[in-house]
Amino acid sequence: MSEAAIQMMDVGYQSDGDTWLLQGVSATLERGRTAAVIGPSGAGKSTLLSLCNLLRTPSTGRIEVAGKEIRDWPVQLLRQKVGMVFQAATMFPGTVEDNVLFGLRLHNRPLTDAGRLLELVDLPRGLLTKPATDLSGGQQQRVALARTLAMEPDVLLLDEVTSALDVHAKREVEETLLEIRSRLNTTMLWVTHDLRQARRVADDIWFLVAGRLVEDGPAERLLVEPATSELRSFLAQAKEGEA
Ligand SMILES: Nc1ncnc2c1ncn2[C@@H]1O[C@H](COP(=O)(O)OP(=O)(O)OP(=O)(O)O)[C@@H](O)[C@H]1O
Repeated sequence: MSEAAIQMMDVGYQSDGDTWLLQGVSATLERGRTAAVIGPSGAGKSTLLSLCNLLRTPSTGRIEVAGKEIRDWPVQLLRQKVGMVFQAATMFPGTVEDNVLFGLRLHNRPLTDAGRLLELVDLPRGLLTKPATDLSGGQQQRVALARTLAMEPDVLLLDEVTSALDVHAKREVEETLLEIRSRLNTTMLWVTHDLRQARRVADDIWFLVAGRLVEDGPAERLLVEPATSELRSFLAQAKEGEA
């Protein structure tokens, strides 16, 4: 039987300024699947991601991770199980090795072989002793990914992780993520503006507009036969942009 890695039930989020940035979001992401979160700018995609590891707390509704409400998880453990990688990798001062092992040290967990983690993200071990800030953007994004993978997350929240990279580095980081997924069976919630990327990586699509989940379901259906006029016109506009 399939098992939900993330289940959202009627989730809403209200900002300090009282605006509802998300409303009535219900969706399920099964273990081992990847959902691409798509939608216009400002739709609430990043906000939705940030609720899943309690960077922000839902104002209404429930989110379950592995069957348990997120607020019932010890937050540090939740963030180890649900790792997040952002658009621009932030390197801490120090070497690549310091960066890869950062989370393990922070949580007093046994240190693993940082070189093996680098290899997992297709970087040579030789980089371990280099200052992390000397690396290229694509390399830094891989180090950020290795740092997150060190915590052995079951779920990866990916927020526009390739959008700051050039075309070549973008495809490489994307390929690396797909390899990791097939090796570790990682569940992924992947925000992307790039519809071609969504087509390549997604099992499911979650389509958000103005804080509401307008459509969700298997990518092969939604991207080919959208049920709503909103998704139809979003896909048509994206196609024009690609032409
Ligand atoms: N703390 C906040 N207080 C008020 N408004 C906020 C806050 N954080 C985000 N917003 C607004 O909430 C909306 C949703 O933002 P969010 O970044 O989640 O959208 P997004 O779909 O990820 O957008 P983009 O594709 O441009 O990254 C936007 O209108 C944004 O300006």
